[in-house]
Amino acid sequence: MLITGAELADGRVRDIRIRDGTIKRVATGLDAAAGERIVEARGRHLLPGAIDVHVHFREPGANHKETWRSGSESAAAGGVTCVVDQPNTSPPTIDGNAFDEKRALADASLVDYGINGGVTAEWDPDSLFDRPLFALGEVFLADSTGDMGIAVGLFEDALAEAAARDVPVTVHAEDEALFDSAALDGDLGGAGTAATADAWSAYRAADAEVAAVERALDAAAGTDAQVHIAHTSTPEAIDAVTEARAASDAADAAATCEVTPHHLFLSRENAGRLGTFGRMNPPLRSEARRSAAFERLRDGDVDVVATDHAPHTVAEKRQGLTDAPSGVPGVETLYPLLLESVRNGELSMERVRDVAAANPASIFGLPAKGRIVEGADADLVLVDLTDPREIEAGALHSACGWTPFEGLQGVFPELTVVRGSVVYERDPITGAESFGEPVGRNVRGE
Ligand SMILES: NC(=O)N[C@@H](CC(=O)O)C(=O)O
Ligand SMILES: [Zn+2]
Ligand SMILES: [Zn+2]
Repeated sequence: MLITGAELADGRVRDIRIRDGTIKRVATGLDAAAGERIVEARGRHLLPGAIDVHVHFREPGANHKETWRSGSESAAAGGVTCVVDQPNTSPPTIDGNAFDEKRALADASLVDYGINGGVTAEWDPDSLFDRPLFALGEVFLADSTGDMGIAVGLFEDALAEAAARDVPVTVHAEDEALFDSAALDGDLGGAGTAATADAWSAYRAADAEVAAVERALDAAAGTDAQVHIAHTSTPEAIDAVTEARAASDAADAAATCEVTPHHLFLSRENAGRLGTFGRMNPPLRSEARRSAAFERLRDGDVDVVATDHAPHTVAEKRQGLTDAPSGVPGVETLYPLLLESVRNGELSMERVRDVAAANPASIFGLPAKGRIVEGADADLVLVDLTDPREIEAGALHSACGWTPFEGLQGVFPELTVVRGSVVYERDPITGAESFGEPVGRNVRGE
């Protein structure tokens, strides 16, 4: 394939030749070879495929919410060419057998994937680390979907095990002891969307996140463990990670953080519209905290944007606030929302490239991914910044059937390529062969 006249994130206009799954040339004035497919990209931007290091594809155990097939179709349509699946499936991915079972199911994926290993009192580190784990985590310091919350002592054991094997640890950091249960007292409206998730935001208070992030960073300080804080939702927690990084002398074990699109583009002010659909962990924060988190994204303190794609069905989310499961989908709208911010002038294209692709690749040890350079994997996304569309659940590909971003504008991909193969072209390629392969520093030499 030859992509001609595409604008890269840094403003250079280049032709890109793809051969044998990799980027063969990045140059100007390339001519098509006989039989080569030409993609005329003048006026369009070409980005490295996004690497979403935080998705819940629900298989095995909850195929009615999402499967590897439906989740990866949604990823491909959103320009995500690599996903990392979390361990709170059923069974949970806490031992070698569960890993193997998930790995076989992930064969159906259209995009590349990493599989994380979970930590509970029942985990079996020896068999788990015997497999090509992408990372440990998300390690739950409080219960969330799947009830995998653990005590701090076990977290410290897990840090030591992971450091000894050079595997990063991703952390769901909330401190249950600081949740405000009084916020859930009284009439929450029962079933139906009259109840909003605003009470959930009051309950799982911002302080509970900040305290747990600080505790996780303290536990990792002075060890060789590489800690990545998942879905930070407050500017205070982002700042704690920035400070820990500045204080750390081991560059390779420096702490990093991710922020989700829902914490960047939605706040408690949207709770009324979202009803119980707006319940997730950590919850939506105040508009002031949302905009402060967005500033840190713009200014470079947020390392990664990852979605915490957590699909639940409409029927499940429609229950009363205390019964509706926590979590919102998002893998398909990650690039579209960030690119809309580029269109608005709120973010630079290079910043979006870095948080969606280049940084996750370097933090998690994927040297062949996240960059448009000769020799890299041809994981590419073509977008037209002049063609935003309204986000509508009906046009998305997740099996869950809804989106918290309904009605917002997004710049959706025209073409998504994984290692040189087209996995999405405006409309889904139904019946396409599964193509994803496992990634991660531990897959090498398998
Ligand atoms: N974020 C959520 O509210 N839910 C996630 C689990 C998690 O990431 O905590 C899920 O798996 O549903
Ligand atoms: Zn989580
Ligand atoms: Zn999660």
